[in-house]
Amino acid sequence: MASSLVSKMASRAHLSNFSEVGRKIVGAALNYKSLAHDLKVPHPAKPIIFLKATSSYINVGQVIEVPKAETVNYEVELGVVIGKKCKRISEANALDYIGGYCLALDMTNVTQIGNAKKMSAPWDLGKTFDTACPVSKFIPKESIKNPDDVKLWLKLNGNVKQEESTSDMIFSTSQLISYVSQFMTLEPGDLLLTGSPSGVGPVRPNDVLECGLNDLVTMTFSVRAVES
Ligand SMILES: O=C([O-])CC(=O)C(=O)O
Ligand SMILES: [Mg+2]
Repeated sequence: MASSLVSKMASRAHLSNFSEVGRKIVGAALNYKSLAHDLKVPHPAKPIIFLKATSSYINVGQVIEVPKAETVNYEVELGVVIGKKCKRISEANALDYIGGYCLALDMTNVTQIGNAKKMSAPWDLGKTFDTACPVSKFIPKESIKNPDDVKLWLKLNGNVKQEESTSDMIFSTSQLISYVSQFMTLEPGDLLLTGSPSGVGPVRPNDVLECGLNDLVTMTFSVRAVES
């Protein structure tokens, strides 16, 4: 217990090399033209936003947990780390509030999301279970000139499943930051998950996920089953 608490604190500190531990994780859903095309759904008129708890962070060396009787999908995403407190900022100013980036996996329990949709209930159990937010090391802001032109890829057991540029996003990074800031104050260390491109799919116990962002970072996570 004590050691898992220590490792959780250590992993949260890892992302926050740059600042204090992030207060929240904000996700955008269905934000890629390629994914909307695959799912045969229209582009959303406004960003679709959800929250993940910071207890879902894991770092390289930790393992993604999948309940035995449920299905969990991988989603590779660009993570934007907020650098300065902001509220109701314009799209024109939004990039000024970025402190840096990370590569992230928005692990999603689609069994729980399916149940929630049937009951018109919130998505929380599908998005914010422990281990649902694997992240890379912090990437300094200067390393990425344009967050809307970043190449993401993901391999499942060595096979490429996702490969796309963030230029395929429906709402740009600045549109997402500005939109979210109309509703909630964004604070240093908060993480914005910008959505996942085409090719999302399920993981199974003992699978290995490897993903990368430009030539800046790669990360690998394995998967294990836990009791449902
Ligand atoms: O999991 C979902 O349903 C949608 C999502 O996060 C994404 O498109 O990135
Ligand atoms: Mg996602």
